[in-house]
Amino acid sequence: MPFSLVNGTSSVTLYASDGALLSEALNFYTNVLGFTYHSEDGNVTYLANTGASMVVKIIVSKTRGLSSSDIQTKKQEFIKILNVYDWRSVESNVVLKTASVADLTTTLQTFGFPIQVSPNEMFPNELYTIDPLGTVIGFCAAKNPLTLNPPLQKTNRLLSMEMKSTSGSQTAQLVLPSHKRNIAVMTSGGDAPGMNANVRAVVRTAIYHGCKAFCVMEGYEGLIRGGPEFIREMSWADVRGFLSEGGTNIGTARSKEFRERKGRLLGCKHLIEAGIDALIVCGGDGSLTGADLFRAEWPSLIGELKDTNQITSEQFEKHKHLNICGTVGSIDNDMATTDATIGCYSALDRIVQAIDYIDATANSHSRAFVIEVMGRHCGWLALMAGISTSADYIMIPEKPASSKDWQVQMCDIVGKHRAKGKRKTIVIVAEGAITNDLSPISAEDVKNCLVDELGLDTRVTTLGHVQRGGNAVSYDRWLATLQGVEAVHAVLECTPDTPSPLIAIEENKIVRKPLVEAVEMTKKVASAIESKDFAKAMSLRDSEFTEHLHNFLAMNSANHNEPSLPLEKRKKIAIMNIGAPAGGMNSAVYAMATYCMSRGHVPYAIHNGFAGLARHESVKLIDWLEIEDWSSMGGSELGTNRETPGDTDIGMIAYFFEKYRFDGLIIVGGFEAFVSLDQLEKARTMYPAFRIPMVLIPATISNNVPGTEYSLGADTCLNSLIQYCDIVKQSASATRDRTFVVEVQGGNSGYVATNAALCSGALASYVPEEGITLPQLEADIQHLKAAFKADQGLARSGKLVLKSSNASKVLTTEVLASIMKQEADGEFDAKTAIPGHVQQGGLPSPIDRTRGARFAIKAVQFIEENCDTVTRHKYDLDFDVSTRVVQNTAAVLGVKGSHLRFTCIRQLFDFETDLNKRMPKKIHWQKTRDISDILVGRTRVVANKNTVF
Ligand SMILES: Nc1ncnc2c1ncn2[C@@H]1O[C@H](COP(=O)(O)OP(=O)(O)OP(=O)(O)O)[C@@H](O)[C@H]1O
Ligand SMILES: O=P(O)(O)OC[C@H]1O[C@](O)(CO)[C@@H](O)[C@@H]1O
Ligand SMILES: [Mg+2]
Repeated sequence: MPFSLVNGTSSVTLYASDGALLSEALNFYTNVLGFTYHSEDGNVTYLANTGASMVVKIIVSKTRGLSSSDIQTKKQEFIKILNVYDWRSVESNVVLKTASVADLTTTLQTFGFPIQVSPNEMFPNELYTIDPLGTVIGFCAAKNPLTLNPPLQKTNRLLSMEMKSTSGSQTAQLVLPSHKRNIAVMTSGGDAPGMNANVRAVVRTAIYHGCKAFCVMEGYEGLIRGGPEFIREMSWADVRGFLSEGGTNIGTARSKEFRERKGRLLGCKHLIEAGIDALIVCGGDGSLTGADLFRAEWPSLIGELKDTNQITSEQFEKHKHLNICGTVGSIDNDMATTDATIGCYSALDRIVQAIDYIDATANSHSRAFVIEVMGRHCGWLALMAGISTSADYIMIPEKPASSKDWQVQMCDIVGKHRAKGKRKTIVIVAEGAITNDLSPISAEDVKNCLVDELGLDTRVTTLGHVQRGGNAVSYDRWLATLQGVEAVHAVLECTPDTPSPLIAIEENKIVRKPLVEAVEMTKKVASAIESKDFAKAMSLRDSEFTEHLHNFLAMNSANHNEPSLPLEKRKKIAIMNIGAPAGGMNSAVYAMATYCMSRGHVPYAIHNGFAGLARHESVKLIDWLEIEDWSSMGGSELGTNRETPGDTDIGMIAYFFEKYRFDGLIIVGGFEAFVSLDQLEKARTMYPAFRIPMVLIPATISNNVPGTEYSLGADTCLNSLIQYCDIVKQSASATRDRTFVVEVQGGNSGYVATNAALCSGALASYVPEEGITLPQLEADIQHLKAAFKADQGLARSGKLVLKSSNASKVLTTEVLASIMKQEADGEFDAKTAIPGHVQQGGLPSPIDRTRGARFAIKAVQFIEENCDTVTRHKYDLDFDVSTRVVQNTAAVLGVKGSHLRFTCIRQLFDFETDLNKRMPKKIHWQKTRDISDILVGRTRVVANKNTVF
């Protein structure tokens, strides 16, 4: 049975205090575990396991080994500890990876060795035993314990080991397969916030899996230069602090030489010299095109190196196949087959923030501003900034303006907005904006037009590299981390026949896509634009891009042009906010209302929730000018509170619905909104006024609405929270020996705490779903102690622990900090930090603004599509409200994996909700929790029921 050591080394040394213990140990390793080879040199015995992937060296030593009686005591002690903790908590351990833990169970039982299955739910397939020398041996399952590629027998490397037998000296050739991978990561092209998080995740995941991690410094330039300075081995600690740092700490470049075969030949040689088996490239479309070419050319490159004797035959055999993987890092978001690239939302954040600033001065002077944003060949940043700031006009390469009359088209919209009373004008121009005859349109051209045609006092602002600067927003840290982990998994699972993957995201799901196809599709966009086939260029961008563009155009022409629906299809749609405020609520209302206007529907605002309606008939027609800047505003302009129809007066609510003859209702809100929708749906039997389509757009920082993995406001909350955590961590780092316990909101949902922990690199997070157990707390304190000790006050050692306010009633934030301080024995200090309602406030993030718009427009479309189904039967006496078709017309709109879906409230409320906890029954962020813990080296201890608070 082949084994490999988890920590990545290939040998382990054990001590036996006498010959009797040695023979027991030999019996264990040879007869039970199947180690076959052994030889001796005086007091030293060498054992090698099948395939010789690892060596056990047992030294008979009177001073170092435990005595038989000590071993007995230790065994009992370990058995006790291992009931609660896993091997990570035991100092003296050896952990072996094996393909079949199940087979081992039988073998160990047959030979009468104690067996303990893993108490750690994160590692259910682990098994432990104790060898005759008192060593805890952990076995963890691995698909391929030797992580070999190509297969074992082909790639055995010869490792000479001096071994002597008692009968005289002999030199043995011990054949050790390379059981671990050497995985390198690099960043290339323009830097993008989040690249550092990606590098951190790759390095730590690789090390976690027993591999060696390397960084190629300075992008492809580093490959061309080679050597240990440019292909540098990285340790776990080398990537500390990377999460919160902008740019890329390992350098990037735009390398001319790599575009030439000569440069790539050098790159190939240097990778082989460094022994790299797999390369993960984090870069934009250009970098990944380069990576794809490198992969395709690899056989010829390596062949040339062999033929010219630049590499040995062994090196040739071992590196025949380049295992390559792309994680897309670029602010441009121009790579096909992924919804987002690492860095694009951080750049969008910088742009949107700048435009928010400009809004104030533009309004004051009643000026026009032309903002030039980055994006050489892609209009994603300009488009999304346009939606986020409700800009008056955008210019993007995928939808070029007419060369003949772009001025007329732009001035028509801008002029109409001004005529309605708007004081400011914002036009966003992508760096690569063109007309349909491919001539560039510059910000200066746009300015001249606004001045000449409309007489507007106009200024140009070119945002430039500010857009790439600063640290990553929470989404980019999350995306980069999850993609880094997935990239390592992908290279570990790759065989020579697996197509090189690109790690992408679809809605909320990290997926692998073939790199070749992504590169091909991306190239086709450029050639479609070049050949003026703009429809094709649009169709090749991901479908979300097209959707956003249609939405922008519809919202932008709201109330100024003839509505797109015929009179008989136009509806009266009520809009309201319910629950606590959440970022994006206003953006959703703005989008909903303007989209309604563009279609010909009449949008009504219900102010101050159900209480406002029942008590004050708070219904108002929405006026375009009044909401024109809502996209950028935080809080809830409509007014929001937690009262449900049942809490107020459902009869009054039905009366007003009837009075205004609403044809549809859209609620933007959190769990109370969810409960409200349930109540209204149930009340359809009694009140025909509710026999209209009704949609809930989830909006709550707790992200606890069943039916969705994402609620508006969660991203805004995470951004302010991680900014807060970064600041607190910096303060803690400066004092060298301090940890902060940060209390976070989220009700009974651990989503915010989990994601903030992942994005801030907190050493531990406590959430209501798990509670806080004493063993876990103890393990975390030990972890903190060890981390402070390892830093020795020399490194940046600010440490965070995140606690959801509802994680424990007894162990409050204050109590936790006091316990930690007490247990730290003076090795570190512990303080509390409570951001409180800061987490709900602030301006909405671009993600919440753009998702708010997307969800809102989908919701209006849902009303349009479902109106007839339910409304036409409004006054039927025998109408059956319990049929599925009707039930489906009251739904929650949500992100589920890689899809956006409407799920009917009946299904969600009756089957998928834990009402007592106000939570979905199934949480979707467990994987994020596991990854967050693994990347900070946290040990998870399974809860003993009695110790849960
Ligand atoms: N066709 C290609 N063949 C070989 N190498 C390439 C190719 N295209 C790009 N590269 C390599 O990738 C590097 C980065 O590419 P590029 O400058 O286009 O940036 P990018 O990866 O698209 O990132 P961003 O657009 O975000 O700045 C180039 O400098 C070059 O070394
Ligand atoms: O920083 P550089 O090399 O001038 O490149 C600028 C380009 O890089 C990008 O920011 C992408 O990283 C483009 O949007 C922009 O055109
Ligand atoms: Mg690019």
